[in-house]
Amino acid sequence: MSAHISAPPSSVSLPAAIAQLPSDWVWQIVWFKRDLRVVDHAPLYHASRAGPVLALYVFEPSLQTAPDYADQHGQFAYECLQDLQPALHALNIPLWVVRAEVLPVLQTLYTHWPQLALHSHEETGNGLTFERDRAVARWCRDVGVTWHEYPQHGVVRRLAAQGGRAQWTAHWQARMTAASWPTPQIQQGRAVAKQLLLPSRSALGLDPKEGNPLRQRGGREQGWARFNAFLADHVREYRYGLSSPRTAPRACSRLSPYLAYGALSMREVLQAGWECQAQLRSMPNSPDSKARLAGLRAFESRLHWHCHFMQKLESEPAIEHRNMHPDWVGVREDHLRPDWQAAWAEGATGYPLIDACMQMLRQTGWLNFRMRAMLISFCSYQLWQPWQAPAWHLARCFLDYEPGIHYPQIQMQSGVTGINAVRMYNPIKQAQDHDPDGYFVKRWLPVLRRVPAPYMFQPWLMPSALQDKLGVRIGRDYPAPLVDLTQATRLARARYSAWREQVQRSHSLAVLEKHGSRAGRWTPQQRRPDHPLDDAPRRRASRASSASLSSEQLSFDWQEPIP
Ligand SMILES: Cc1cc2nc3c(=O)[nH]c(=O)nc-3n(C[C@H](O)[C@H](O)[C@H](O)COP(=O)(O)OP(=O)(O)OC[C@H]3O[C@@H](n4cnc5c(N)ncnc54)[C@H](O)[C@@H]3O)c2cc1C
Repeated sequence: MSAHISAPPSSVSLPAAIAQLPSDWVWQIVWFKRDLRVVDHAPLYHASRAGPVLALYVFEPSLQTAPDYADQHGQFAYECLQDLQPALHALNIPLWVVRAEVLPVLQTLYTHWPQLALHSHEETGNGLTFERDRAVARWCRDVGVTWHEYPQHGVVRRLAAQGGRAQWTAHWQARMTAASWPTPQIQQGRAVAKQLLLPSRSALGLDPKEGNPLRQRGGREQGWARFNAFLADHVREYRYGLSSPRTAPRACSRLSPYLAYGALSMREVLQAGWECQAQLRSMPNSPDSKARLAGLRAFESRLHWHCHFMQKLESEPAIEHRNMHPDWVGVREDHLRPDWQAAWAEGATGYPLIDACMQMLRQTGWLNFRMRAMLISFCSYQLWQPWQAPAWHLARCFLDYEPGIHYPQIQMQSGVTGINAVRMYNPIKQAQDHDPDGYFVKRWLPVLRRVPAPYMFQPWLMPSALQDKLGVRIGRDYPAPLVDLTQATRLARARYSAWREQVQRSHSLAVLEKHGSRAGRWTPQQRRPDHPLDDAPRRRASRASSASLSSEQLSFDWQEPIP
């Protein structure tokens, strides 16, 4: 911990301004989490109708020390709170921001106001917030506090009891088309706390010097400014600009951190998008209005994906750590290469597009979807690494880290869901397609600025004399490739096919075990693809891969399922 960041307090005491509030009133505590706004906020609306409101936001040390947390997450939340506090104050609602664990904070409030009620949004967070919420629920039951939880966006809690996945889209549509929750009336006639000041960044466990100018700033105002610019202008570039890391920073909405921290509600974003679509439809049909409409429709489908993916983690929290499909447990675990993982995380793989993307991500906290997918795909396939530690690295790098999107996406791009097509990206081809003149690579890897175009995406091919002439020696000034792409891709494909064949056969084995004849039985150990007694799967996979893998195909991404 930096010398400027204070240690968490061992006990929680109520600020004097709160302690002075009447203790015989039935206080409604609105616990803000990833919903940092006053607009379209169900807990705030309902709480304000039930009694005097105290707003609460807790920086939790247990979350701040978790492997998926980075300082930029706390900084962004802090900036959102800087917007939220005056918005609440305008409604006469005091906001208490404190650094502590949630249970002691609630206990302190309860000791002061035993009649209190608690309101919050449901949260689809990581395992720690899940466990914390369970502990809060237990505590509420034990002491007799009512905790009102309200849905946020389209994630449906206890979906199985509400029609399951088949009914999910109907739930989503009903929620998104419903009217937003009204902003509460000013709390007239109720005692108002003196304006509670936001504690300093360091008192909340944040780096006081963090001033990264390249990451997006938090706050509702910033979120709306970005959204308005998108609707008025950038959306026309959306469909054709979202794949390239060069054009995507401008063409994409860049709303993800504002949605992740709830500075904007999903419903208000969707409804504003629909309104904009209606306006465009009523205008004369022009190429511009057509491009904007197409962009808005594509954007709308992404907002649907947001909740669709989050529902996966909500319904199965274990997928934060464990492969979605049990068949794929163990597929890469025996191949751990911490040195490769470190090189990948540092942006030192020797593949310029991978390294440039990692640099951009580390410096800005954002990267477009295709490049995120390529980063994890390269780590999972060409480096054949398990996804868990790389997922934490990316979580720390993503300003918009949203566990409910992150883990299902990581698993999908790593090929361990058992239900999605396998996508293996070729970073050289991606660079040729999406950064043909190398502008992006040079922007983020200045060391390669003098490398001529033919070598830009494969600088290790530069003749030695040219390397000397340019002063860019591969292995000294820029890393040599960690793996040979062609071989690594071929190996990944063979390993993937062999594993799949093996698990399919072990399914047959399980059936055989249960129902089949006992004559001539093989043990499951013999079925391991690396078992010396059984290299048939490997032979078949290698035959299949050499038959179907021409060098021409290797220059393409595999977007199709492995045959
Ligand atoms: C490995 C991997 C990890 C990811 N982790 C996250 C994450 O932690 N947080 C996060 O918000 N997004 C994540 N995404 C999805 C996506 O890359 C980002 O949402 C998007 O790049 C954010 O930029 P934007 O707001 O400009 O998106 P836009 O393209 O403008 O889309 C608008 C919104 O739709 C949602 N969205 C867009 N694409 C997707 C998608 N593929 N899946 C689900 N929702 C989507 C986001 O909320 C986004 O803000 C991940 C993707 C991959 C491949």
